[in-house]
Amino acid sequence: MVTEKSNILKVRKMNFDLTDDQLAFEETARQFAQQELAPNAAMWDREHHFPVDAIKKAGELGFCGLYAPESAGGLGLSRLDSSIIFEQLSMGCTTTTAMLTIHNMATWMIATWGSDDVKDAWCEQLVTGNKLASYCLTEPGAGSDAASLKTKATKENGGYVLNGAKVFISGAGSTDILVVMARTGEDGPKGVSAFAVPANTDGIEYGKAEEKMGWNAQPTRMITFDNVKLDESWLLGEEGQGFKMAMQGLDGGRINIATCSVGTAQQALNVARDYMNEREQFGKPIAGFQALQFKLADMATELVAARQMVRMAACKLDNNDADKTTYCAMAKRFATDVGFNVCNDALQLHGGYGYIKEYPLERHFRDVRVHQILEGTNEIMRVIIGRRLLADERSVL
Ligand SMILES: CC(C)(COP(=O)(O)OP(=O)(O)OC[C@H]1O[C@@H](n2cnc3c(N)ncnc32)[C@H](O)[C@@H]1OP(=O)(O)O)[C@@H](O)C(=O)NCCC(=O)NCCSC(=O)C1=CCCCC1
Repeated sequence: MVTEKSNILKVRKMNFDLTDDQLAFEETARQFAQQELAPNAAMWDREHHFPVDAIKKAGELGFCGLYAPESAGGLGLSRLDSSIIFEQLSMGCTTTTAMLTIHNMATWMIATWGSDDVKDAWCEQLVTGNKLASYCLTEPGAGSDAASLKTKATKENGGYVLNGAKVFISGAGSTDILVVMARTGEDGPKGVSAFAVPANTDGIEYGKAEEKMGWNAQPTRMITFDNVKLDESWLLGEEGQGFKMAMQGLDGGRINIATCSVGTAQQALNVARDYMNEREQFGKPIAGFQALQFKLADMATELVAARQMVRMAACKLDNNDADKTTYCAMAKRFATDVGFNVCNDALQLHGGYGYIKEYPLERHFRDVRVHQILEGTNEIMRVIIGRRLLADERSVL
């Protein structure tokens, strides 16, 4: 009996240790973040500067094509490996890392579904960070209800003509290629196709840079398409598959954004812990007050849970498990909420200093807030989880 039980335990043992390769990736990313991102993050935020040079340097380390396949020049890493790297990078600068994740998502879509012509023309430039990519799904009238998008690609002269508008596009005006979801057929998801469109094609216009609460180190603009002529070869995959491609891209994107929340929260927690040891009130460091110890304890506990959930979802995606979308939505919902709460608590632990710009807390707070909204609001994450749970309860049990 004893032997049987111990065998069961052995089979079920889970190992959460990182491999030697993962530890090496993590250390490379940590050094890059601390040397190239962290010293500049506050200035980039203040000056609304999009640090293209830093992104190119990240590209030299392979960070612009982390999970793009090796056949396209990418590192071909797993989503778990990529998440470990993005977490370290976001400890240096949330916004630059978020832009890197978006670029990785769009690059992966082009490398996975692009025609040979498109891949030959773009992949090498994208994985090295010499060229950057934006992801264009949201429209003025199609946010959460993405399948109602109206931007239209009409077949003409062996190609397509694109008309419509996209909003809230990260990097727009500064990136080189746009992954655009547009309608080529019937209403609803089945009529949507995806295209890789060079950003300087005639007929594309960029709106003003939106004034945002955070994410100031990357521009966000509206894009309008006025009779933009698309080459047939710019179609990704097959006509009518664009919605599914967009959603598959976002499964990974949601883990990435969740990771950016975890990394930022870890950074905020580190700063708060140091501050608690330094700051004295009532004759002793505030670290000595149990009420604040409890707050820090809760922050750390939630953060560890969020990190593990993100890594579990990344493994589900790597294994192509049937319930991967559910787990990606759960990880995005949970980790971005935890990220916001931890940054808010870290700010609170700093008292008045947390509220002034000389300290980094208010920037972390502003930057992670949007993670609860973009790449699908956390309410839509609940819709995805709930629907899938009800359709097949085995998917998460
Ligand atoms: C979940 C959702 C509300 C779903 O909608 P519906 O009910 O219309 O569609 P439904 O009936 O669920 O599905 C249609 C087909 O599609 C397949 N599929 C769905 N998910 C997936 C998936 N994950 N993988 C593969 N296939 C998928 C589905 O099976 C169905 O196909 P079938 O009929 O079975 O052949 C969807 O619209 C969504 O998610 N909104 C949030 C948008 C949203 O997230 N923006 C974010 C915009 S981007 C953004 O915010 C950024 C910010 C910063 C920069 C980067 C981008």
